[in-house]
Amino acid sequence: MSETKIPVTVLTGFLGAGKTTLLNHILSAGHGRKYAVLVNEFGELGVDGDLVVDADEEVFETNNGCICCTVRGDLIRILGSLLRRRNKFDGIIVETTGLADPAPVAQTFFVDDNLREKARLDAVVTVVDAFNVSRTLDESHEAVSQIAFADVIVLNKTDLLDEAALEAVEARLRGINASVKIHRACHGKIALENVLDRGGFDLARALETMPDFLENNEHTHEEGVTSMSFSVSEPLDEQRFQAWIGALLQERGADILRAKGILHFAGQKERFAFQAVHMMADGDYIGPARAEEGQESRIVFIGRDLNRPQLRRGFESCRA
Ligand SMILES: Nc1nc2c(ncn2[C@@H]2O[C@H](COP(=O)(O)OP(=O)(O)OP(=O)(O)O)[C@@H](O)[C@H]2O)c(=O)[nH]1
Repeated sequence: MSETKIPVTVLTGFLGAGKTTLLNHILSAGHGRKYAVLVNEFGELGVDGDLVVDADEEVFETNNGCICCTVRGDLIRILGSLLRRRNKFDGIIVETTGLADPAPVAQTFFVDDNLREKARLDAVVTVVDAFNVSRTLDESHEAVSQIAFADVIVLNKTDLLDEAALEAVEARLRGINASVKIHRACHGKIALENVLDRGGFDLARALETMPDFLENNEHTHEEGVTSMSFSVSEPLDEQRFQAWIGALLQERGADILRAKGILHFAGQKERFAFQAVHMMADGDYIGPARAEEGQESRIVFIGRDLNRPQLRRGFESCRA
């Protein structure tokens, strides 16, 4: 019976760990299989949908909150409609926001009758930012839960640490989840058989980690982490933007867990995808805008003690 069920991979991992990078690696690989993708983000303005490569996969974006809190709504509804067209693809990948606790997401596949009948949770794959994970685990219980519930860990950003530091990180991860498979990766590059078609989420282990896993349980979120999004409809001055964001991350990077934006710079035909995780920023041109977008630039910040008027003024002052 289980062969006829659609495998679902839940891709989780803290803010900026490299989930979308891994997702793009999966979607760009020549495996000849077709995946439907559900991207959930924590923020008012969607950005992640633009960051996912333009494969012929179907990408659904939900951005009205955290997936672990809206599972009963959006996740069930979108997966339900996907499953009605199940002959169109070979699998489903759900990318959760970095702040999601994967337990209630995984739970959904066991407690919702329709999903239980037609889909099977193949694996919870947790992407870990090797560089930031120690601080993240100290500060966030969602991050601990993401490790505890993983069937597979992709230890990403290994380019930023030496061997001894990587071994220390692996030891800490095994302290939380002794049986998990850990695969090291750089920019999400990993053999796909390590993350897809794993053959089954380990329900027994989940119940060990969390005995009330199959019961409806309330969960709380890390205090004080909020998301703020801003948009401007005129093009930005690239140098002004770089100067502003550079100074901002320098000063507030400890509290800015994540920033990302789709930006239009004056004089550039292509949009710029800006990314930052704490103080470390990068970006890339990602191709021309869609007609309906015009010249709009959007930016999202996720962090603690964010000052909305100050961020808005700063972003608006980057207009060309
Ligand atoms: N140095 C380094 N940077 C990486 C690596 N993988 C991803 N990045 C960068 O890390 C940033 C975040 O990557 P994403 O894939 O967007 O992370 P994410 O987990 O999807 O982020 P959220 O969905 O916002 O939580 C981007 O700037 C990437 O270019 C890596 O292996 N090494």
